[in-house]
Amino acid sequence: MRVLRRGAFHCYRAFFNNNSAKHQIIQRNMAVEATGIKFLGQEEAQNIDQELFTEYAFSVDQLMELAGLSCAHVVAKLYPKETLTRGNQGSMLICCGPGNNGGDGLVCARHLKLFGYKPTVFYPKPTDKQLFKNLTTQLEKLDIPFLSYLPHETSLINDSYNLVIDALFGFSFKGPPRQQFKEILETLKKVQLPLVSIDVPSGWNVEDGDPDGLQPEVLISLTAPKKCAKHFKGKHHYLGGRFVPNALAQKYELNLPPYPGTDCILQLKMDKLDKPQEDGKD
Ligand SMILES: NC(=O)C1=CN([C@@H]2O[C@H](COP(=O)(O)OP(=O)(O)OC[C@H]3O[C@@H](n4cnc5c(N)ncnc54)[C@H](O)[C@@H]3O)[C@@H](O)[C@H]2O)[C@H](O)CC1
Ligand SMILES: [K+]
Repeated sequence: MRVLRRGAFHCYRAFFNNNSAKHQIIQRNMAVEATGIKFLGQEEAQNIDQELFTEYAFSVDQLMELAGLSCAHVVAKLYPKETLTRGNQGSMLICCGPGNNGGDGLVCARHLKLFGYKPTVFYPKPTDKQLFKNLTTQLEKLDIPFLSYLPHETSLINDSYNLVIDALFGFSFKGPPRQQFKEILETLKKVQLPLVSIDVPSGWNVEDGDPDGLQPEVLISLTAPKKCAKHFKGKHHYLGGRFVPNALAQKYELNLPPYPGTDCILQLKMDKLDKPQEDGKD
């Protein structure tokens, strides 16, 4: 009996912890105001990441899997495959960089393939670590094609795919982009397809953004938005990566809204957000 009572108390407390100050019930398909949510600086994002791996004993594989899966969910929700009629129905290009942001892209490609889409991967600087070799093998076994180069002729990209997923760089990017990626980013800027950026629009300063850089239609912020997300002008901003323990969220005062039900993604409304000053400082 005593055990039961203690259990009930823990459930009660967990409910209030998980629902933060607002105690709001978030329903599926409901966008949530981003006001009050913490926008992370570069160092803070890296510290949280490290703490997840050390203090909270997660492995990179685990978090990458959840991050990539949430990105696949956003894409599937916004772009049903029946509507992607260009080229091969459901075709899309996923550009993956050399770090963990690229790993999220590889995981996302696998899930999208399993969801029935036709992803093609461009992975120009494969990472020499077992995890990334495994992710690459998994994609090859699913017959996902890899591009050996990104055509400069952007009409080839426009005609072959329905959208582009940008998993080149995330919160560890420090500009300016080095030559190989400078060219890739220049090409992507000219592509006339919807662009979905994972965590950070690649090439952007993680805190100040880049008005001349990529302008994604969709941004999927993982864990919590980075400061540059205040400069995002696209149509849809989602939060993904539902793996942050409550105690960590509280320590960093992330003030994240609860995810609806069992969903691993949450749409954020940016309308009422305090936009940064003209000089980019906030
Ligand atoms: N806690 C989470 O939210 C998790 C997020 N994940 C994803 O991981 C990335 C961050 O990964 P990280 O490996 O630290 O860095 P990046 O992928 O951003 O890039 C590092 C990579 O890029 C190279 N690089 C840096 N600057 C430049 C430059 N100017 N030009 C060219 N190349 C550059 C650098 O040398 C490295 O090779 C985060 O954003 C999320 O997407 C995890 O998957 C799960 C946990
Ligand atoms: K990115």
